[in-house]
Amino acid sequence: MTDAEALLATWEQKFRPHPDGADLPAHHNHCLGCGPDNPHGHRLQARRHGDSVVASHSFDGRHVGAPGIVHGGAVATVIDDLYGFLLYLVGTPAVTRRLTVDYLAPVLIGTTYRLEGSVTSREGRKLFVAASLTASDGRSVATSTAVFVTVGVDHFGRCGAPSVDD
Ligand SMILES: CCCCCCCC/C=C\CCCCCCCC(=O)SCCNC(=O)CCNC(=O)[C@H](O)C(C)(C)COP(=O)(O)OP(=O)(O)OC[C@H]1O[C@@H](n2cnc3c(N)ncnc32)[C@H](O)[C@@H]1OP(=O)(O)O
Repeated sequence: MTDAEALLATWEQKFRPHPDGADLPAHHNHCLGCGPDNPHGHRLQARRHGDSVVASHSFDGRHVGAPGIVHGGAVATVIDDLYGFLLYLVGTPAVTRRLTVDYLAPVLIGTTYRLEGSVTSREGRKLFVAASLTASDGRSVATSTAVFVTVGVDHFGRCGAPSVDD
């Protein structure tokens, strides 16, 4: 089996139906959002919650922007990756075409937030998704919408998928 075939086999497993409440597998070991082996990564852990995905997450000192406050790009990264877990529920690979984030309040380093994402509609290849980041007191600190476009697995082969774990 080639490296590409081995990688494809792991993804095929991940796009199988996951029971409600199940922890969802990382996209791959070095994924910036969720890979357990990426030293710069966020190690996001998401689970299925009905037709949504949810995660409990805190940012650390690697993700600081203004002192004590999480860099907005780091927040966007984690939200984008959360959407990547929704794709397991949808059952098809897709990539981010547009991502918007409304930063409603500072996201603080070392504070745990709840993330929730869901698909709001689907039109042909386009998946319209939305997410929120909520503090423990229920305040919404960020909201997001995005458009993902479904792609075939050949998209990742063309982009060098076999070397993602290098
Ligand atoms: C051997 C290996 C096998 C691997 C298997 C892998 C499975 C793993 C799957 C998942 C892992 C998840 C990991 C999650 C991580 C987080 C997510 C990311 O970081 S993704 C990376 C960042 N994003 C990109 O790199 C995209 C770069 N862009 C592109 O590649 C192209 O632009 C692409 C594929 C998105 C679309 O290109 P076109 O040429 O195929 O399609 P066009 O015609 O441009 O658009 C398609 C439709 O979307 C609409 N559209 C385009 N932009 C829109 C917008 N802003 N709003 C609304 N609609 C829009 C268009 O009007 C069109 O609609 P109409 O088909 O005509 O109805």
